[in-house]
Amino acid sequence: MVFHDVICVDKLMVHVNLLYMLIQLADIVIMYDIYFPQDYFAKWGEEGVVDLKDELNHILMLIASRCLLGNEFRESLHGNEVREKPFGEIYTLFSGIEEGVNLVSFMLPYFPVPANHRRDKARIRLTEIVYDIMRSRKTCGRVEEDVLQKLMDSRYKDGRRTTEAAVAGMIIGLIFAGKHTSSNVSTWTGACLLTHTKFLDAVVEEQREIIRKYKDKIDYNVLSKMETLHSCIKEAGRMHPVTLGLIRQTEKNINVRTKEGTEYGIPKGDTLVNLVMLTSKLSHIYKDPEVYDPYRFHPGREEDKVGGKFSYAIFGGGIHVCPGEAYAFLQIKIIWSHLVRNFELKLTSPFSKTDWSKFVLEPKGKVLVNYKRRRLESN
Ligand code: HEM
Repeated sequence: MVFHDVICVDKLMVHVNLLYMLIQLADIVIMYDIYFPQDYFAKWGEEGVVDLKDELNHILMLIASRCLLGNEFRESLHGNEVREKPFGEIYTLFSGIEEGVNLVSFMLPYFPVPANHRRDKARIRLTEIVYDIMRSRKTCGRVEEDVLQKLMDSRYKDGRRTTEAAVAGMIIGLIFAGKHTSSNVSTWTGACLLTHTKFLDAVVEEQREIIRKYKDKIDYNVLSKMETLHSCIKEAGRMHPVTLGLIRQTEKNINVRTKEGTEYGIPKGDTLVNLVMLTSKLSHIYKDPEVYDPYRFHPGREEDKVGGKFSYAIFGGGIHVCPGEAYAFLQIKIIWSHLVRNFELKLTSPFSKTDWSKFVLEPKGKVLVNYKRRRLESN
């Protein structure tokens, strides 16, 4: 029971279905979760201090649980005592999986250390929970609108139905792939915005403009108008990629030419690594790469296109490119548009360093933010 089981179950199947499923997810996110930040942040007081990293992790778990796993999960996470016992068993189980997928366990997945043990136990228990939900849906003939249901109803190309084990593996893999990455990029977005007032002001101004045109309405169309916020998220991802590197094996001999014109060959079977945290800071692609500058993606500059289609590889590239990119932007935009409309925020802890010990890179330590309620008006 290792890493591979956790995230690599039936990739082919994931690819056949995921793209169209994640497109449908946009609707689900909007139907159920547009209103969700309101519920969640209603629990914050008039003013106070929170650990943004922790809060965003929680809210993204709730969104993932509703959109991917469905109502049954969401309800069990929500419970009656949301603040006191926020996420109960399922949240703890997913944390167990995340903590058990670190650099050591990547190299030594079977090594008998507590993190690996907790990860494997969590995976077994989560699988049982997913099985119970699938069986209860089948027994009662209940059909829900979520990714779990789509996977349950899917068939392979040759007509075979998906097995319970494959569905459970894929759903756990999806949450693993999507929740933690989105919560880290959301946290970095906040840390970057709150330390760069010029861009925070631009995001606030954009929200005012949107409120003027669309009032409180939020739908796919309104979210797609949030271009400044989109670029701020994209730039936070470039500055603080969640992945160390992308690994590929060459299927044939290839020749590569450097920008200086030197050519060299790479033999078939070699393993190549794109170190995203380096390639996203190349100065011949990104002007002043260490500077947080979301406008670098705007028309007229479009620096992410300068070095070809893999210049911006925060979501990977090629056949294994992240299928959740659009969904990730949707949920992060929903959260941050709600935050800037309803709160004045100030970062009170020093800007976090990256925690390099994690498999999915994240801000190290707490990200403390002081908040005060406000109601953003259009003028
Ligand atoms: C800001 C958030 C996210 C970031 C930065 C991110 C980043 C990545 C990266 C770097 C890869 C590897 C791509 C490659 O090897 O070329 C990947 C793969 C993947 N991501 Fe995401 N991701 C995010 C959100 C999501 C979400 C929300 C989902 C689904 C709900 C998701 C599902 C997946 C899956 C299934 C894969 C494996 C694709 C494959 O190997 O074929 N991701 N992601």
